[in-house]
Amino acid sequence: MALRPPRLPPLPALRDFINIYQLKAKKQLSQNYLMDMNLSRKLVKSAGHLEGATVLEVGPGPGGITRAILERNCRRLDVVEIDDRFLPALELLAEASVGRMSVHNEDVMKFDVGKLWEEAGVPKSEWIESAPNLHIIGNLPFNISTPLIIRYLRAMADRTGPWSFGRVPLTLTFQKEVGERIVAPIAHPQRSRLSIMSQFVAEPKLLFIIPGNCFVPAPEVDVAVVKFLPRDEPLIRAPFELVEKVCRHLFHYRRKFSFKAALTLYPTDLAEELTHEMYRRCRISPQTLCTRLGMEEVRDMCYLYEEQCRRIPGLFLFDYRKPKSLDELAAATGALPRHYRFSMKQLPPDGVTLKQFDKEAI
Ligand SMILES: C[S@@+](CC[C@H](N)C(=O)[O-])C[C@H]1O[C@@H](n2cnc3c(N)ncnc32)[C@H](O)[C@@H]1O
Repeated sequence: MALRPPRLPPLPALRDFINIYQLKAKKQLSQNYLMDMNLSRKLVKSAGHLEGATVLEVGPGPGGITRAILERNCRRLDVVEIDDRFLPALELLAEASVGRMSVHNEDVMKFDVGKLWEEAGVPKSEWIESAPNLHIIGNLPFNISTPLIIRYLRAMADRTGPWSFGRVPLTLTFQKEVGERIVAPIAHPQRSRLSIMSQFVAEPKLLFIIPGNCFVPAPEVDVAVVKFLPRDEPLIRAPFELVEKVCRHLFHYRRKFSFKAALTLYPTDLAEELTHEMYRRCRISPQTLCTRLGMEEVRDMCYLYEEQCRRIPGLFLFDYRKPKSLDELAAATGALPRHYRFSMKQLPPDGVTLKQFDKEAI
């Protein structure tokens, strides 16, 4: 028989919380409170089944989403909030949660979720089909949403931190435009580096849009709720930072041929030769715009670039904005890309298409 969610003891209404504790929003911390409990409940419901779950909430603020999470009978809730003005209000919720909720007055960009769950004895699951009963949820501050999702995607790709516990889903908010970028398919006007970085590691879904005027104070933009389910196997089996570097360069010029952008991956004297090698061996037309590059094409470019980086020590560290000689870079730490950990991958000989090769390898 399903357990009924424990009712929270009577609490002051969210609006009263804000008045009692004088929680005037701070612009520099991107504080926009979601005041409509129905929307907070909808967001939390869209994260999935929370009964008995272990949940981490990012940026609880006055605690609207926090209440909605507690109502769903989770087993454990940790909230990470940087602004200590919210602590008394959050401690009141923690008390009402009867030992289920803990408050961490920290910067989520530095917060080690893996260590927290490790110390709490949270059980780990194999990296298998179904998701474990662990969730990360948050109405993110706009100013950190992109760096935070990149940090989380990197950990997801490496199966470290929270993702050493299994395929933990993320349900987070973004400015609508950023949310659209995350899920943009090939040829979509919003297709960007973030689309590839998100989609190669996870299956992101834009679940719904919350109009800006539902927040207090209302931001100038609408807000997208995006759920990321980690993929069973990433679509590009290469180190995250290598994929990130290739994407950063490819999406450098949105309106010019991607070939021109790819040239910036290499020192001037090698650029033409190595970029031609990339486009020839990956069978991509040099006239392709970056927004028209599909996941398989970007994957092949990453594999080819990885091969070039192993062949030409120092290339991986090359940065056209502060060029140093390859000899100098080859002697530095991290001169070669890390090896991808989760599957065996060999490189095809020249002449064999990377696409064919990868299909066979899978
Ligand atoms: C958009 S508000 C959302 C507040 C609340 N969750 C809601 O939906 O009403 C973002 C919250 O994140 C907090 N925050 C901002 N930067 C943070 C950081 N680096 N680490 C942890 N919390 C942060 C803000 O103080 C604020 O409470």
